[in-house]
Amino acid sequence: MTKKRIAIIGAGPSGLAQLRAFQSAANKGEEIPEIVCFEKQDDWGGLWNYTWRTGLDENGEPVHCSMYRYLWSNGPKEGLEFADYSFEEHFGKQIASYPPRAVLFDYIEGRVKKAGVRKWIRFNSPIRWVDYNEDKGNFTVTVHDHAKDSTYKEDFDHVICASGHFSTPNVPFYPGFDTFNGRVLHAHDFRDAREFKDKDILILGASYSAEDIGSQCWKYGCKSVTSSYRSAPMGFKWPDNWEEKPALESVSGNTATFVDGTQKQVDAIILCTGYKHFFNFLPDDLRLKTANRLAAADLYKGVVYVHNPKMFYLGMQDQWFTFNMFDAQAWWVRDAIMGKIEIPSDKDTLLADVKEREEREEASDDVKYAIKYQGDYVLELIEETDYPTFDVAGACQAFYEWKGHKAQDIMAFRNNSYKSVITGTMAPVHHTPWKDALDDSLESYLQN
Ligand SMILES: Cc1cc2nc3c(=O)[nH]c(=O)nc-3n(C[C@H](O)[C@H](O)[C@H](O)COP(=O)(O)OP(=O)(O)OC[C@H]3O[C@@H](n4cnc5c(N)ncnc54)[C@H](O)[C@@H]3O)c2cc1C
Repeated sequence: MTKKRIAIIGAGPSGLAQLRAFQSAANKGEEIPEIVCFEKQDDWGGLWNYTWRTGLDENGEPVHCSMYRYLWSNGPKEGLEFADYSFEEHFGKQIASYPPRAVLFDYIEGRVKKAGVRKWIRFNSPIRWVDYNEDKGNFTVTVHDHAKDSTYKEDFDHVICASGHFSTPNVPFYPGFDTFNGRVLHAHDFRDAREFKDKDILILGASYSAEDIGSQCWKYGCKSVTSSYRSAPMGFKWPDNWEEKPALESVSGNTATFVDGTQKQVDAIILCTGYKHFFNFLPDDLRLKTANRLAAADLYKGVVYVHNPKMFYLGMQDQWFTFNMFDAQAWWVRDAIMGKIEIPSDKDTLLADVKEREEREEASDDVKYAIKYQGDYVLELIEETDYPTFDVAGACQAFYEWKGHKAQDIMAFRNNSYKSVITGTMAPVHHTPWKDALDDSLESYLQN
């Protein structure tokens, strides 16, 4: 019998989790399908594969990276640690709870280097299109090989889409943007806070990007931050030269006018207005259409596309849990593909599962509820596979404490530390006053 062929789209943390899941089955002597992972960039790591570029990459593809030069982990690392590869195993010691970007990239890379899965990845290879062949019951994938500058097609039994959803910016327009006397940019194109030194900046948005990019600009010497919210202010204890305003109405020259009639002079506007789930390589019948929510639409168990259960999606949910949730999903998808987990054959059952998840999500808008909701989801999946079980409640606890620490001191919450739910070790305290953050290299961080 010929082996099944599996196409994985993307070698970010989700796609890499899928490679590691198959490799771990192979390690146990199981016969695994043939795996091909297509990655449009020239390296793995997804968003964590940092680039200074904005706009287009060296191949003329839209730049995928939305991270910035001095980005430090937003949540505690104790909430994302791989259950099969701890930070201590990777670094040879326990490290502080909020590492800089380069450290997390190194950690992600460490596991897949050890697993030896790079051979399964075709780099510089964006997927251009995917067709489902009703007659053959398989997929034809069209790929552009940038090394040869040519396009080819290959057939696969399953497609796993792990292309991420924080890369295509949602860019609103406000009257006056076209004549604004300063820079208007989306968070996707924000790279270096020092660009805004001595400037009055306006941040649109009230979520993580707004909070973190505003804080960075403040720490790196901007003159003032004004952040504008649509539904509710972020409500942290901001420094004196940070003011929260309601929604923006318009700009004229350098004057921003808000819906409450107040005005502010600003030099630059940073749109922290979120991202779109965007799959321009998928036809309507395979393309996920969902909002950024915990119960992503149309995904049975959060991973099986209900309109074609041979197609899977990873990491499409709003994310409290990240790397370990991608693992939980990847192990589950592996077992579904390898026939160890049965996907119900009738669509109504699949849809009922989605509906139940949506209703449960909608039952509360409390943050603690949302964290536990996602923790329960991770647990649900790992209980059905051989992914090493871990203290998910403990990881939730790290997130609750993180929330509390942010409420106490939004500018210094990264000075807190938490206990690893994998090794049980307490993280050392790493004081990250912002000036140190200028040197955020892996080497200097590990010396600390
Ligand atoms: C600014 C920012 C800060 C963040 N900070 C944190 C944090 O501190 N901690 C945390 O845990 N998470 C953080 N995240 C969340 C982040 O989403 C996850 O950590 C993780 O990167 C998601 O992994 P992914 O593999 O699903 O997607 P991605 O990382 O986006 O990777 C997707 C991959 O698919 C590839 N791809 C896309 N389209 C194609 C195509 N057509 N063909 C071939 N390849 C394709 C891309 O090149 C990319 O390599 C942050 C996100 C952002 C935007």
